[in-house]
Amino acid sequence: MSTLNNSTNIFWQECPVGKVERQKLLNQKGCVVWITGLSGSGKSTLACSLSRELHSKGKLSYILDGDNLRHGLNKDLGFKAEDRAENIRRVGEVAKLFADAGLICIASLISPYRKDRDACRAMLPEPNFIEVFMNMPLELCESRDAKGLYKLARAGKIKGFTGIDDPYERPLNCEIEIEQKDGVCPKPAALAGQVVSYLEDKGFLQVE
Ligand SMILES: Nc1ncnc2c1ncn2[C@@H]1O[C@H](COP(=O)(O)OS(=O)(=O)O)[C@@H](OP(=O)(O)O)[C@H]1O
Ligand SMILES: Nc1ncnc2c1ncn2[C@@H]1O[C@H](COP(=O)(O)OP(=O)(O)O)[C@@H](O)[C@H]1O
Repeated sequence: MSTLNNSTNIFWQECPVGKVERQKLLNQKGCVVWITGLSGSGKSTLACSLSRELHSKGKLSYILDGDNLRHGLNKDLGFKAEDRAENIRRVGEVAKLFADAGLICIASLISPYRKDRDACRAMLPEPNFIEVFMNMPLELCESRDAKGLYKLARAGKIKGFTGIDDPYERPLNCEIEIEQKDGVCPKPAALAGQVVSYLEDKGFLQVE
């Protein structure tokens, strides 16, 4: 039985230190960089490179990686559409808390359904959700097959694998789209630089 929306008689507790004060302390603005794409498209690699680059600039970030969260917070969830939706909802809520804490929260999950990603976007003020689409061809992701999961999916040993026998809905209006250039995927550091430039341009890396 679902326990969602079952809380009654609850009140919002205001806290003495607010988001603006935390942002001043950190000299940055909290936001969510949401990296979506197929397994093997380079989400975790970009997340790590971005986090490292931000750290070297004195900016505080934290990575919420789908694979890692499925070892703890989301270990009760599988890969049916409802489970993926709940996975994304929970991570969206956690990401919102990190952004409220003033951090640059980097969420890297396949997040294959548009409506689930859009629901996370709707949790934040519009500019604070930055959707990054790893638009890599399935053939490239499959050829990488870092974990051997595509091979298992092709052999029918994993059912419902994204891109093979489960859907991936491409973003329609993402803030950043990462693509191959002349058939080559740019280096992770270059991709991280692209995202950092976006954050700088939008004023997330300083407080006036
Ligand atoms: N059926 C199926 N489909 C897709 N992926 C699968 C599946 N089973 C296991 N895995 C592994 O789980 C990782 C994806 O977890 P996510 O939490 O990001 O998925 S989702 O957003 O809920 O769709 C994914 O990690 P990444 O390769 O980093 O994307 C896979 O390693
Ligand atoms: N920009 C890149 N250029 C070359 N190889 C990459 C790049 N990004 C990721 N890879 C490689 O692709 C594989 C999958 O990357 P990963 O970040 O684990 O993808 P995902 O998190 O989307 O599953 C890894 O072996 C990684 O080294």
